[in-house]
Amino acid sequence: MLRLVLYQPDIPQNTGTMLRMAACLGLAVEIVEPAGFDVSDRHLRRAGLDYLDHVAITRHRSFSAFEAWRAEAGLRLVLATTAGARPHTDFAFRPDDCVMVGRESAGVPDAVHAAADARVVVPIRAGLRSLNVAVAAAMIAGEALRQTGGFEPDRAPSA
Ligand SMILES: C[S@@+](CC[C@H](N)C(=O)[O-])C[C@H]1O[C@@H](n2cnc3c(N)ncnc32)[C@H](O)[C@@H]1O
Repeated sequence: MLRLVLYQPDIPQNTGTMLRMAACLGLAVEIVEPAGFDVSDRHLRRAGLDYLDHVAITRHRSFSAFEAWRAEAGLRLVLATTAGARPHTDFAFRPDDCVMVGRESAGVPDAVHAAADARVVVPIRAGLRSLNVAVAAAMIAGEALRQTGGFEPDRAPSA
């Protein structure tokens, strides 16, 4: 299963959007803490996230804890970043990759860049900074699922 990794998210609405996408597309979600808001199950439920029952969320207390878990599971870390990466459509995803997006305010630190097995970018027009994190996550997850055939919708869309 493809995993979407949220590195220290700090805007609840973006996290809500990504959790909903993960529920709908069948992605697991890893949250690397500390987050900028309460990411406990109780709090997310209180915030009205009614898709919560449909997504497997694992919280990691730090990046080191996440890395220990990832090493044990033998999974690749694919970092979504605007800095010096290869276009997401040129990268060969694996069905169980961990696709990480950075913090809205600051991306990820150098240590996370160094730990990544690969870095991918959604190319955007020159002179503009970046996409919204949830939009970047959706575009990259969509490409990864397209390549790996990882998305099996339960129902075909109605005509
Ligand atoms: C709003 S951006 C962070 C901007 C931050 N000021 C920085 O310098 O990294 C939040 C996250 O969205 C993702 N992101 C945004 N635009 C992207 C793009 N064009 N390609 C890949 N990832 C992108 C990255 O994971 C980034 O860390």
